[in-house]
Amino acid sequence: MPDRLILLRPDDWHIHLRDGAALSRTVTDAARTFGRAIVMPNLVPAVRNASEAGAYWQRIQAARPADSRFEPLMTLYLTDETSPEDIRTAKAQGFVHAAKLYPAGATTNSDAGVTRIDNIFPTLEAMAEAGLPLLVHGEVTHSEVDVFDREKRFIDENLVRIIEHFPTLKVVFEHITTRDAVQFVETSSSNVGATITAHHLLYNRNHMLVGGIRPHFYCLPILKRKTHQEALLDAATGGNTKFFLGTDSAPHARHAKEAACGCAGCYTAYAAIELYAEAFEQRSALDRLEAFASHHGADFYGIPRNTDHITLTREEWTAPACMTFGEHTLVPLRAGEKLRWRLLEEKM
Ligand SMILES: NC(=O)N[C@@H](CC(=O)O)C(=O)O
Ligand SMILES: [Zn+2]
Ligand SMILES: [Zn+2]
Repeated sequence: MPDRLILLRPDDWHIHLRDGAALSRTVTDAARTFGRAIVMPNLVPAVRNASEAGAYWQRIQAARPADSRFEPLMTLYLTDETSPEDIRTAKAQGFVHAAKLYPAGATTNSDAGVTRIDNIFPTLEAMAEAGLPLLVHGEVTHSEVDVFDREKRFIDENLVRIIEHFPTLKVVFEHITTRDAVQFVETSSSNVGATITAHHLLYNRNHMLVGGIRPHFYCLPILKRKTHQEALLDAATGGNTKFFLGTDSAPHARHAKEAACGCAGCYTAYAAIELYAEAFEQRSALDRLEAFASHHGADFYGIPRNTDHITLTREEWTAPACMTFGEHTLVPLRAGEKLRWRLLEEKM
């Protein structure tokens, strides 16, 4: 087992940076590791068009540490009203790299999302033509469907149909959590990829529910049983270029998580690559981490890989118990517990 890992600088293909005072926390944490990040558009109000994405891009740029070259890659939030023209305008700007499908009601700030997939078919057509990838939060929202089955049902009811209708559309199945999703991506065309979070690789629903309910493990899609966790580990460490890093780091203030009706989302950006290294080490697959973290995503999106490097050392440290988050407090995943890898200075 190596004690030191030098990796081409990774990118995060799925992150929530939030807005306002939160940006100094989230952007600083992401920029320490990642060259670029696909920035989720689920603000309130949502980022629905090129001009809103441009304004958000500027707020993120302004929150970067002084010497940072971190580059936010912006996305649009699809609604029933998003037009093909919105897509063409966004693509022409250059800083919009994808559009995100949130089924209405599926997750945090998804109320403005799409109510029926058919409503956005003309928009998806325009995305396929423009070469703008579709990012999907893949869960159905029908109240009768068990929360643990919602990803599988989304594949069967929606994803299969989208992919059949638009074979040239690039689709990223975000934060996959099941064996079903892994198999679906593996057997689909090369236009279909998936992001996998560190928390879905490291944890399963027992970690969230046995011995007391732990709100900081609550995210969507919800952690599944161990067999699904194993399938995700197989996928991430297996070398298949369709799977790549997307933290889904999704901060909520402590009071919003530790509540009778707590928000969904785990904060991992402060130690993202360190957590992934742990997961890969469990599978004796540290030699596969660089491709998953730094090659596959850029290649899928068709943008150049980074050229500088980061260094990880095997060195135990303790995660902070809490962090400043605007005027609030944030409890990160692993708060107060040990981490096995530490990020060192960058190497040009
Ligand atoms: N993953 C989560 O549990 N929450 C995300 C939304 C999302 O990615 O679904 C958030 O914005 O808080
Ligand atoms: Zn999501
Ligand atoms: Zn997310």
